[in-house]
Amino acid sequence: MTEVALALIGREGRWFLQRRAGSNPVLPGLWEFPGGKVEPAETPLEALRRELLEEIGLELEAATALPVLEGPVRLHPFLVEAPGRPRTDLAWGWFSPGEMANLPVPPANESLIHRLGDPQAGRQNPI
Ligand SMILES: Nc1nc2c([nH]c(=O)n2[C@H]2C[C@H](O)[C@@H](COP(=O)(O)OP(=O)(O)OP(=O)(O)O)O2)c(=O)[nH]1
Repeated sequence: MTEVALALIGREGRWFLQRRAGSNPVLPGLWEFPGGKVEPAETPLEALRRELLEEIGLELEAATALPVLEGPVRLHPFLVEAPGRPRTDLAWGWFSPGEMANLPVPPANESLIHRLGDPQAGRQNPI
């Protein structure tokens, strides 16, 4: 089973998403959370730290693991604190859960996004 670590980076009720390249054979053009595959020698958190630096140039300062999502791949989402401005060649932005509802996203992300829109969710009271 492919294990994937994802970063949910929240700032003032909005969340960072980037758009996968249209040329990517996997989920082309869909708006995703940054992250990627966990290498055999890594924990999901170690993979997330590596991917955040590689993909958007941010240092992971704190992370809270959320429940694992089982699907075609196993997703390990984390609520992440990573200060600074993300740098990526992909299209990106900060989106509210309501705005995310209008974006094409990976099917496995729908339930995550739904939970982000819960009034209980947020920095003070994470998911
Ligand atoms: N990064 C990311 N991947 C997601 C999300 N939702 C989702 O189902 N996935 C899936 C798509 C892929 O099957 C897998 C991640 O693969 P990837 O191609 O982005 O991983 P990677 O950066 O390690 O890529 P590579 O080394 O193989 O090029 O997880 C998401 O929000 N973000």
